Amino acid sequence: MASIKMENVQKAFGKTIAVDHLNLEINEGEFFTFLGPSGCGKTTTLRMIAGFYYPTKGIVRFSDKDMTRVPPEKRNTGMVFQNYALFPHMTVFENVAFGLRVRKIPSSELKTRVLDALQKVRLESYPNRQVSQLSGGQQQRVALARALVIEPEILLLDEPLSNLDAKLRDEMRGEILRLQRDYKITTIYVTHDQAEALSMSDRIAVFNYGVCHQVGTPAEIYNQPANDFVAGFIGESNLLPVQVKSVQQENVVVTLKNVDHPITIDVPNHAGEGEPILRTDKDLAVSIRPEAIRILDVAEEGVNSFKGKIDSVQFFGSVVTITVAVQNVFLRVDVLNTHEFRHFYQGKEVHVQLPQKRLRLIPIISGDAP
Ligand SMILES: Nc1ncnc2c1ncn2[C@@H]1O[C@H](COP(=O)(O)OP(=O)(O)OP(=O)(O)O)[C@@H](O)[C@H]1O
Repeated sequence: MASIKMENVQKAFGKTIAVDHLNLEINEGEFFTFLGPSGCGKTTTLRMIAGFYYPTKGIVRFSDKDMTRVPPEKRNTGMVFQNYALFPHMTVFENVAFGLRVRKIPSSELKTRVLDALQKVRLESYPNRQVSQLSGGQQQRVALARALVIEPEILLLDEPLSNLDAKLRDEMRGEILRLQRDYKITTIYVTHDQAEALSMSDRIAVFNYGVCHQVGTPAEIYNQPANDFVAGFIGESNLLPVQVKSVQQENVVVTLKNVDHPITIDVPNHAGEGEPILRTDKDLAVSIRPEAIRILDVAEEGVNSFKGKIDSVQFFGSVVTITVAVQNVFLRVDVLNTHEFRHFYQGKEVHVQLPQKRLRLIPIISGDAP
């Protein structure tokens, strides 16, 4: 097992800056995910860790050792690619044995290690099959066995489940987590699928346009998004552009932009809790998750309670999504499918309550794309 450190790393391809100012620390044994939309720099970062690319600037360390310009074959990392990159004309056994043959492992040890790896990915009955005769899920298991058999210090997985159907993807998520725990291996997982990232990772780094916007546990990323990009990319979020009226030690009072009659919202002040001080001269938004908003028949005493009208009710099975219009602001509210939701219908006058603790005041950076 190794830890990984990236210190002020940049990677440029000609004029394109694929990754910039990247500072990351990944702990030994951690399941760490790079999450972001297509083209945000996830794969480039993974390839700099594998050694397929060298950074233009900055340092990559494994357990404090400078690896920045060490070639891939001297790094002791195992990689699984999106398209598996198996050798189609070889058997399952030979595919898995490949890395051991390159390392000149004696044949009796090689056999034991390959069969052991095949057993770990539950393919012990197929050593002599041609990989072209396997299903997508089975091919993915061969790719995992091939990466793990060399006993790497670091396992790198680049969108490994994107070619599988939804059910198989679910199954393979569990398999990958089980293998990661069995081998106790530092793992980096690249995906653009936020559900995959939230459900599998110890920690997540969220990327956009080559910049890492936030690093945190799944709950931190979901509950305390750093800006409107993170809030919008992970799960659903109501993002309300606001102007700051007053800043107190415990709370910040803001007013909603673009409404006819003033609406004042009271949000917690997170400054001093290890979070950066908000620049109130920048564009800001209040963010709140749809499941955090309460719909009430009558107004409740206290702050952040507003009159509105139900605009639509959408039934999704376990969850019902209700859109409430407060003046010309549309709030998405998710409620569980309990008997309560039947009281909600289009056109009904209601009150919405935004619990203060579930609100966050965050910078709007979406307009800052390069
Ligand atoms: N070999 C290359 N030559 C030139 N530009 C590249 C190269 N590799 C990546 N890029 C550019 O760098 C940026 C980041 O690409 P990267 O593949 O790292 O993104 P990604 O987040 O992994 O996207 P995807 O999920 O689509 O693979 C993109 O703008 C891409 O076009």
